Amino acid sequence: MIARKGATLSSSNADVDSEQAYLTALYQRLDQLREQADNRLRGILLEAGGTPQGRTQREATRAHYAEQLAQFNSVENGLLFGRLDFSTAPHPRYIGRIGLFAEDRDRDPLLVDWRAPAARSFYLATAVNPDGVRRRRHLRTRGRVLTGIDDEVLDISAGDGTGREDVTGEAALLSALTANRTGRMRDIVETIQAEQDEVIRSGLPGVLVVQGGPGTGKTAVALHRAAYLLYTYREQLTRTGVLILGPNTTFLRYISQVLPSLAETGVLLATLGDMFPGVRARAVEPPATAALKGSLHMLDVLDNAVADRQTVPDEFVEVDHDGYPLRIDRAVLEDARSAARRSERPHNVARQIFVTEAIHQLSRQIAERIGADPLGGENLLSEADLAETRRELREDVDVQAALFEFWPVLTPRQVLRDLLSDADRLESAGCTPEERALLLRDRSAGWTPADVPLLDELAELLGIDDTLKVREQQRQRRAAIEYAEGVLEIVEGSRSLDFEDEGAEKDEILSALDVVDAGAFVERHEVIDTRTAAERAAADRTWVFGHVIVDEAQELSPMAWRLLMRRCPSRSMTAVGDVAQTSELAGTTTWEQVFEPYVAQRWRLVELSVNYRTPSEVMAVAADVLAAVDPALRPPRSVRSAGVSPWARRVAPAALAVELIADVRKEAALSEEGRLGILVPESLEASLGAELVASVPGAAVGEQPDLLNHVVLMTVRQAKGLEFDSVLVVAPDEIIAESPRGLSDLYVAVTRATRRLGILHTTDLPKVLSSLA
Ligand SMILES: Nc1ncnc2c1ncn2[C@@H]1O[C@H](COP(=O)(O)OP(=O)(O)OP(=O)(O)O)[C@@H](O)[C@H]1O
Repeated sequence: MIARKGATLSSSNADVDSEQAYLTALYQRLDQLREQADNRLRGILLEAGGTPQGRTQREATRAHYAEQLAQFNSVENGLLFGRLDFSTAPHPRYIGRIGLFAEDRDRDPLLVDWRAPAARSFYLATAVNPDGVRRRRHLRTRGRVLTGIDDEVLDISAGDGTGREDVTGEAALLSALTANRTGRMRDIVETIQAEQDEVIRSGLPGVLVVQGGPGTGKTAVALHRAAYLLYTYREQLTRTGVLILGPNTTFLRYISQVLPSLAETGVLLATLGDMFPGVRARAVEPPATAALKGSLHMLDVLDNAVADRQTVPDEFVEVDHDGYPLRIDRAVLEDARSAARRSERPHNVARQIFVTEAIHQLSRQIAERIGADPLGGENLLSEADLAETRRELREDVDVQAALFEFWPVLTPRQVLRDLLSDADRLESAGCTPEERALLLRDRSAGWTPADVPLLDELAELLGIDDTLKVREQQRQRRAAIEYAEGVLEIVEGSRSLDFEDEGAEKDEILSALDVVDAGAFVERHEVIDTRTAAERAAADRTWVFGHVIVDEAQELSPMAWRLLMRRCPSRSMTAVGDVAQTSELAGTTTWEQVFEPYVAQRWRLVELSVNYRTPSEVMAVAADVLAAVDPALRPPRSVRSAGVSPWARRVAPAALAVELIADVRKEAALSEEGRLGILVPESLEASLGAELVASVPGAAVGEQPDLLNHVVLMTVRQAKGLEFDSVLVVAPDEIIAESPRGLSDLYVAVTRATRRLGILHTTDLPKVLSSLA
């Protein structure tokens, strides 16, 4: 455990001056590069016209410089943070957020990107395995000013020998860990620890599972891994994109600054509720309903629900065709339906087969009526007549409408909405009365995150009838060409005036129509897609990502994993989570269960064992809760103590709000700059939230509380992945009672604190917290 600054040595004034000079020179170089990128960007924005290829090239160059500029701006803070001195090499190596090279011809490295192999010893070198490093120096800066230097001498004979072997950069680490929380996660690039570094720099292919207790840095590692992968496999991943899936939008906001501070922006951060384009699923539903929707049983239910939309009449329907009644028999439609189903194509695609087959049979029916030889010979209609009959049937709106009714074109939203709001449909799809009671809801209900994998599954079952899409694209292109022809005619029409003015020979002067026809004109003006891969991926359900990172991965249901696996057929994935913290009923408690079906044994498990967030005093309390979740599980080891004991206080139920507010005031006064989290059972959220807001102005409560506030009240579910300097857990017995995974929820709740933990209870303390009695 870190208790003091270990092997940190004080630095001389001369060191400070020379490091400041180096820092200043680095910023000068950064300014120079920024100016160059800015000038090039301006130049490109002034250019216009050119060939389509030229414009595409120009757009790529523009995007390149815009990205460079954004990158230079984003590293303005903390550009430089480390220096390595080697036993044998004469020159030090400086480590920072990005790589910078000197302007000279040799392009000497001035600053090494933390992700480059040359920077790795900064994170791995220890006194026992110094890897040639004599001294590791952490440089602290504020803006462009050097504010501190922490040195670690790795040559044992030269140091005082008090440094810890399992922690690198003790002083810098301790200062990061004890700093006040801000409501936004910070990057850890200056103090990545060896076990974390191994995960971050793991290769791109395959499934990597990172299991770690609370506070072991799983989220931090996941984000730094994204930055590392984008740096190392830039070309591949810029094209295909990286997805980071987080548990909820509050969490995404909490982590939103980390990648930009690492100069990486091209990553799609999303929740499960965002994974179906056009739907932002934010509605809430009972955990048991979400659990049922997340189970693989829904595959059969959805399959049946789609099949139920492929109907036939009791006996027949009659439509008017060409002035005659046309009878469409049940048998005709049954045959057509069987043929379409046999094709095993998605519903909307198989519809073509259904229609073709039905029309084929109906055309024979008509042929028999009008082409029958009165003398009993062969039918008098030729093949051409039959083809014409089929064409007429196909174009007949009444026939179309009848066939549409029996095999309609369907959308995922329509099928799911109809299914979930209709008890008969649910029953017919194979749901038991208990399941129906859980699933049935109003037609107007909003989408929930657990609906999204169902919508995605339905999109697969329904498919898209490309013929309609292609027809629409062709129609749009024809319309564009017609428009372009109009434009060119106007150009052509206005030309004669110029000729007359100039007195020139008409034929000798090129007109717009001589150099470009309408088709080329359209091509030239087709919009170049300037969106990043992440932006395009967000709008495209079928986008295939180059890498997918899942945080709080233990919470995802089997149906959600199916969706993710579809987005990542290469199975290049990182899943980080903790099976002891699972609170969703459809979540998992073993990683085998999740990955075996997709990659069999071919996944790697790495465990993180050190808790950077929660001090040892708090972790001792959490350990008892964990033992009750599963006696086989061991909590991660805290890297530090806070010197503050957790406490518990019993209050009368009627006085809970008043007592809570008194504690909030006390805690807030203890750490004015820090953040206080109040974690409550769902049943008390609304009432305590209202009382709190009335007494503590500015406190954040509700569906998506703003974490930048100093006081935030939320449920444990909302607090997943978050942390606060100080945490008050209210009514732990109710937190336990509210869910079959209540003990895991309590474990999550007590491990959110970086410094202080208090428990307010209205009944006897639950046994798992008896150490606080
Ligand atoms: N190497 C490190 N240097 C500095 N801070 C670190 C380091 N590793 C982790 N931390 C900090 O520890 C805290 C916990 O990290 P993080 O939220 O990533 O943990 P986690 O494993 O995802 O936790 P949980 O399972 O509870 O969500 C964060 O404040 C993070 O910045």
